[in-house]
Amino acid sequence: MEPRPEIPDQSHLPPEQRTDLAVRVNDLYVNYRTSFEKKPTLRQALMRFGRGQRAVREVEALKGISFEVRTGTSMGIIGANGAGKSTLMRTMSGILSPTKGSVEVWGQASTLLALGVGFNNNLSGRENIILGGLAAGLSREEVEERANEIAEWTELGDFIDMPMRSYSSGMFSRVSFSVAVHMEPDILMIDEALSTGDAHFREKASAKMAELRSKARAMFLVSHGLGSIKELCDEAIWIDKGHLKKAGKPDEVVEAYLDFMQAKRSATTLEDI
Ligand SMILES: Nc1ncnc2c1ncn2[C@@H]1O[C@H](COP(=O)(O)OP(=O)(O)OP(=O)(O)O)[C@@H](O)[C@H]1O
Repeated sequence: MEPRPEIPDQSHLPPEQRTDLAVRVNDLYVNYRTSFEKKPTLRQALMRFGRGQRAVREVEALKGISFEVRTGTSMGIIGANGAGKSTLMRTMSGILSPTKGSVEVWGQASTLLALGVGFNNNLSGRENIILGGLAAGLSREEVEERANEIAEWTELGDFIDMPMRSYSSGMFSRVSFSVAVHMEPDILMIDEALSTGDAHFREKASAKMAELRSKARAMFLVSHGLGSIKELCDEAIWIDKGHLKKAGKPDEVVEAYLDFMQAKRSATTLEDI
């Protein structure tokens, strides 16, 4: 990993006087409200009532998360499926609002997180690149300027002008990832699910992430591949069922997470006996 210029430690200063912060998350709670049926009928409502279920279920995805990210940091986010990692990224990028608590972000954050958010399957890869660029806040001129480069980076050849419904999931990720990494946001947020593809593409994606990491004010990487967290990040947080379980150096956080998962697996096996 390339050394970064030293930034003086300002953690002793009150937050409003600090100039070294890229992101500050304070006592963050995010709830989702989900209804069971899209259009509930009287029959469904009565059946639900009979089962003692409520029409709307509230999911507490994040429960009191607090951390600070200093300028120049690459922060890895780890945790099991459903732990709250994507919810945290979506809230930091402004797609979701906090139910309680606050998120402050200094600079523009990239918002293309999940695979092909906002892509239209009936349009070609190239058309979706233009839409993606506009959705990420680029001007028409900027999008036109970059569209060819973004399209070429995908290495999809003639497929780039075919409707995206004809793409494999790997081809789909190539377009999403290419759009996301060419937006040059101050705060870069990458869901590593985006870089799933063949070995060649994974390698290319990881080189691009390393390059962007050195330019962005801060980078967040959500990953189930703990190796890339250790390789690309200089700090990490572990989220478990919406709680911040541990924050620190990637090695320590990954080790604690693995120990926890191992212990959980053994406990399950013993219970099973
Ligand atoms: N749109 C939604 N509506 C309702 N509940 C949701 C929604 N999105 C996520 N959740 C719930 O919020 C919790 C956190 O989900 P989130 O997607 O943030 O987890 P994650 O750590 O990113 O998981 P994964 O590793 O599987 O991607 C889960 O319980 C999930 O079921």
